[in-house]
Amino acid sequence: MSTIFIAGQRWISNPEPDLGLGIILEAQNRRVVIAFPAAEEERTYAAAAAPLSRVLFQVGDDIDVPGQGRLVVKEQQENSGCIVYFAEDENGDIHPVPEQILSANIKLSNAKERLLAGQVEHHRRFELRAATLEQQNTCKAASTLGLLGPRVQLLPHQLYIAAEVASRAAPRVLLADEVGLGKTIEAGLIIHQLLLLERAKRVLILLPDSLVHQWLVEMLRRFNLKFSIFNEARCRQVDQYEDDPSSIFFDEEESKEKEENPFEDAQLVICPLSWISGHERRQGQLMEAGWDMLVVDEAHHLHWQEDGSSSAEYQLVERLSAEIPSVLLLTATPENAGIDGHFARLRLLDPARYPSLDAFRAEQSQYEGISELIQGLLDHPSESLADSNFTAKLSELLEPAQLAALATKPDATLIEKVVRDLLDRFGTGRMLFRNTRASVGGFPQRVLHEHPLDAPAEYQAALALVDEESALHPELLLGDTWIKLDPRVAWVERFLLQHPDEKVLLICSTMNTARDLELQLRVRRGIASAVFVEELSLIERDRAAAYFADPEDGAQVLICSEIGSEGRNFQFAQHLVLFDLPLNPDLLEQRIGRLDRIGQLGDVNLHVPYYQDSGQEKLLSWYRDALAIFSQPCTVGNALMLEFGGELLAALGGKQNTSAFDDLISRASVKAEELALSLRNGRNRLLELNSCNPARAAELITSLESEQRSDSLAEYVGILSDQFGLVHEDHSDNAVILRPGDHMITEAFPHLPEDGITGTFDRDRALSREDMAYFSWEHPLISGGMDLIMSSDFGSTTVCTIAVKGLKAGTLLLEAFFSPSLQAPPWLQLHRYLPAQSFRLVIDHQQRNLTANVAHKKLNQLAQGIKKTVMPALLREVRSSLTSMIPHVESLAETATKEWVSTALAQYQSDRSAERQRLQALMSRNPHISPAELESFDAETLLGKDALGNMQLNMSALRLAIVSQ
Ligand SMILES: Nc1ncnc2c1ncn2[C@@H]1O[C@H](COP(=O)(O)OP(=O)(O)OP(=O)(O)O)[C@@H](O)[C@H]1O
Repeated sequence: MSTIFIAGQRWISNPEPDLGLGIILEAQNRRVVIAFPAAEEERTYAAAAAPLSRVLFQVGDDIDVPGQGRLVVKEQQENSGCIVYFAEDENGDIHPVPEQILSANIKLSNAKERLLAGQVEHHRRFELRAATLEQQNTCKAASTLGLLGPRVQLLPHQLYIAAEVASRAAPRVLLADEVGLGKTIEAGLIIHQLLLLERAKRVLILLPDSLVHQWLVEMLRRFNLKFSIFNEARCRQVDQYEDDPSSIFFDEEESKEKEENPFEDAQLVICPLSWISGHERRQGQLMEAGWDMLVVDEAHHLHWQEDGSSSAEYQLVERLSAEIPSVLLLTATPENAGIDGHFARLRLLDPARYPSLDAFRAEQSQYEGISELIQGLLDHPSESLADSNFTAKLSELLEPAQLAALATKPDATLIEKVVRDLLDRFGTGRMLFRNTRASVGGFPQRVLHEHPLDAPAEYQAALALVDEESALHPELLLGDTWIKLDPRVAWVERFLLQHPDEKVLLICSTMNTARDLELQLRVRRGIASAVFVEELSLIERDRAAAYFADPEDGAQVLICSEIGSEGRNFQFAQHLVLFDLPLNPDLLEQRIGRLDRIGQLGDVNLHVPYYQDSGQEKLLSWYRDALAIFSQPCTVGNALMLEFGGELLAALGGKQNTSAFDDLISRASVKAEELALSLRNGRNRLLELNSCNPARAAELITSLESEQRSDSLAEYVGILSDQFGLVHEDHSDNAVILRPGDHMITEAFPHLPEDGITGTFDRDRALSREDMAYFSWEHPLISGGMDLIMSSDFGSTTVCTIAVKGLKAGTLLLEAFFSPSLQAPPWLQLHRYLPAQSFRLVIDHQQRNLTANVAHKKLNQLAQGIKKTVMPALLREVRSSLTSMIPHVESLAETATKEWVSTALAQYQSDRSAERQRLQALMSRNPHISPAELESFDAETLLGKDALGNMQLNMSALRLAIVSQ
């Protein structure tokens, strides 16, 4: 026989089973033409490589015949290569059914049906499916879902926060790590986890203009998350509404028809806050679009006063956060505008918990006492618990049973639990996270370089007419020629010319100063420079920042107005020129934070050119000697300004003699130390304990390192590419190039660009090679490929032969893979309670369970393909054995299901009841937890219990191995 295909036979497409049951139209000249009536499609293949499987029904199978419904096959006869079935209807009448008239709508939905119908695929596909099943179950069961994929260094403080926050049903938190410790990365990790857990689908990020593109790039580059920037131009593309009634073209009816909500056009949206907060109609649309999560960076710009007045930005965020379940606010300087502002932001997150500023102030004063108790428990528990004073204080806070347990056996686990309870209930709360350089460690040195200069006579002359603050800015006093007169300019020129290979960031307070300076350096001195100021468009600003970042042909100096002080990443530079000093210490901290941030590899050199014997020199001394901000981050600056600000201003204006000023500095410095000590012992200590649990963080890192499994992933990607027809080339050690191939079995492959992608399996390499993707099990190309397989029948059945010495020829081995099916939302993370693998069974035709004796890998090694031409006859021969083997594996799986369910339920219930006790304890003492939270916790427990109780093991893949001679 030249071909196995005969016109009239019914076959099904392996890669496109959804086309339904096909009928061979023509089979000659080594070509086969097949029609798929259900899909109204036709395909032509080379007969030898046609991806088709013969569909043969057996006695007892149901068949579907148009006009006659479902019939049961009683007998079949072959006639010139085609089959005629004799099938019984529900009245017991037998009808002859030539296969040509069978319904084209066929769905062989599970592995069992497909194997019995003879729809089998190459054994390599089966192996890929089995590997996919295994990996998916491992990933789903991992407690670190969503943390593996991001291209980030595994930093303990970030991972701890991300895992802790994302474990909450609807997290509402303030991420307030010190400048440059990675709040954007923490937010990205949280967003990524919530998206993977399907706790969030629609995410809205509100940002200052200058950070819009940086976030866009960070989200894509590090998290593979494609956000869209929404501004007026983007909205107008969707919404054609004309909102100017005075226009002669205005037609209200027509305009309304054209109105569409542009924010419904994307799931992941970034919006410049300045634009949206000033646009009422767009705000309405934004509110209506519905979001699962809101993120606001540099949240200290949201202004609020105790009298109820607030900025437009605050009002918008207040409205949004009342509607959106999950909210992340980010700021490095939460007390930028004093404690009121800090309170105002916490109030956005939970108005019930933070009802009044007075109560909030009172609560702050308790922190030191709570911290002392916690310290006592952690540092010397036995001694502390033997002290009656200590236990008396503790008894005011703990349940009697908890205190009794502590007195009896104060072991490490119990102490940890009590400390956590105290932190939750009486500490800074579950809403505020703040890591500091001191707690994280490993940061560079700040090195101050003072550059005293002689003030020009013109400055001295102008001084008499201005206030203290203006006196700090000679550039505003020296007139149009300031650039020539101001000795700081000449100093900057000299410094840049003497250090031609150093990148230098210069920050000054106003846009005009920045522009004048840049012009002077670039045009008059030929220094490669760029300017970063508010009048530039977002794209121009990013262009300037990119020009500065370019290590080869980039600018030597970037000159920024104050908008360059926030959020941007300039840690590749090691010199910061503070052309002037701001009066707000948090602003100065933000400026220094551009260089002093994660990724800074050298010292942070801080240059201050100043006029001798001027207010500038005094301000420098204030920051250097009272706040010590040039050697370490200062967290008490605002408190000092509140107490000494008036005196300082007077001193800057020269209204104090030298010794009075020295006295001010020494009093302020003593106060700074006192405040810092009190914060260290009180609030900061509590925050530190709440913001990172090093043991938990270390566990997370260990899990992530072991879940990376780069070698298995590389192997998996190789097989995936082969089976889907992607071109797969080695790039270098641990890196590959993937491209669409000419013989792909699907039209496109998820997340595979047309011109291909280069990726590495090595996290460190991915961190240093921006041009490569980081391939992890969570990379969308890989997870997309896995979904492609598991959402179809790809590779679900195969038949192969194996030659094994110990087994008799003709022995049949049936290998079955089952995957757990849980009807529950993924955010419940119930897979954590199931074994991290799929359920596998191997039996022989005598129904013996050989699972432990026959390894899956061994079968893979031994498997030999079977020619298509012999497959139908072979399957006919083994069919009766198969029909008894399959129910047997199904019954074994049913028994296993019961065991899985009972183990999972026991663990789930014990975890949930421990968590419930914690919540109840929290509720009984303070309003951190509302009763509604406990109710929703109980509802969630019930949901989880039901879902686990109804868990099923679904047969997902079957391999029949026939032992050959
Ligand atoms: N885990 C990490 N892996 C790699 N790079 C990181 C990591 N964490 C932070 N970075 C880098 O460190 C820099 C600072 O991080 P990020 O911008 O998130 O800090 P931030 O706290 O938001 O800063 P700011 O207070 O200035 O807004 C960025 O360049 C960021 O890409």
